[in-house]
Amino acid sequence: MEKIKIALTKGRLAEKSLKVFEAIGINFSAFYKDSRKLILPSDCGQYEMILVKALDVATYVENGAADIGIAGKDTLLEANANVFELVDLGFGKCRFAVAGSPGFDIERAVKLSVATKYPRVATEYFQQKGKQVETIKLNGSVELAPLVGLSDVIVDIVETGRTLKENGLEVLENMHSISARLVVNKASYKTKSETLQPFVEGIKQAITVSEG
Ligand SMILES: Nc1ncnc2c1ncn2[C@@H]1O[C@H](COP(=O)(O)OP(=O)(O)OP(=O)(O)O)[C@@H](O)[C@H]1O
Ligand SMILES: O=P(O)(O)OC[C@H]1O[C@H](OP(=O)(O)OP(=O)(O)O)[C@H](O)[C@@H]1O
Repeated sequence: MEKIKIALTKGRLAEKSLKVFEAIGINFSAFYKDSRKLILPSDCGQYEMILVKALDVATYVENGAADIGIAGKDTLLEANANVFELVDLGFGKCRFAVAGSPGFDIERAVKLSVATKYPRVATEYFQQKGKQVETIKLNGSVELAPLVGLSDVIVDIVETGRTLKENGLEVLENMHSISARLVVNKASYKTKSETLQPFVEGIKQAITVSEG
């Protein structure tokens, strides 16, 4: 029996990821929300779930420390990891946006400063527009930066828009849309194809059924 390691996050994507696995008969009844355990076996014993930070899923999968992972497209773009991105899971939907004070004119700023958790994504976005920017890496509460003069604008995730609204900011430009993706280590996909190919096909079908 080929052992398969799955990297997941404890955060927003966990519950729906577990539902997807349940739909193809893989259950992790040892998992509960407040547990501090980082490695959990599946009930059948063939799978093992490892719990990592959202931005680290791609790193574990790229290096083969996990065979499979579920991660937001935001983190995959930022990590630029060399993995197979095989299924758009259709949940965890949100988008990247440039945001700032209402009416802020991005074009007029000579050297735009951009606070973000995603410096690679922000730099590439503005580079493609031929705009030079200085990125300031933050780890959370990104909306604060333009309010206290740390940056001109932010590049961040917008879901409902509530955080921007409650802080008097608005979307200045919409960027990519984001959703959760199933990623697979390139070597594992070949060496463990007997298990991984049906696994991926099963997930694709489960997604189609739940969408239909
Ligand atoms: N409103 C949202 N804010 C942030 N991420 C969201 C939102 N809606 C969906 N997502 C997706 O959920 C993923 C995981 O989010 P989660 O909150 O678990 O991670 P995180 O905030 O980066 O982690 P942590 O809070 O542990 O630092 C994101 O990478 C993104 O793809
Ligand atoms: O459009 P909304 O529905 O308001 O969601 C977007 C907010 O949620 C995320 O923050 P998170 O809750 O992860 O907090 P942090 O980045 O400050 O850790 C994101 O960075 C935005 O701040």
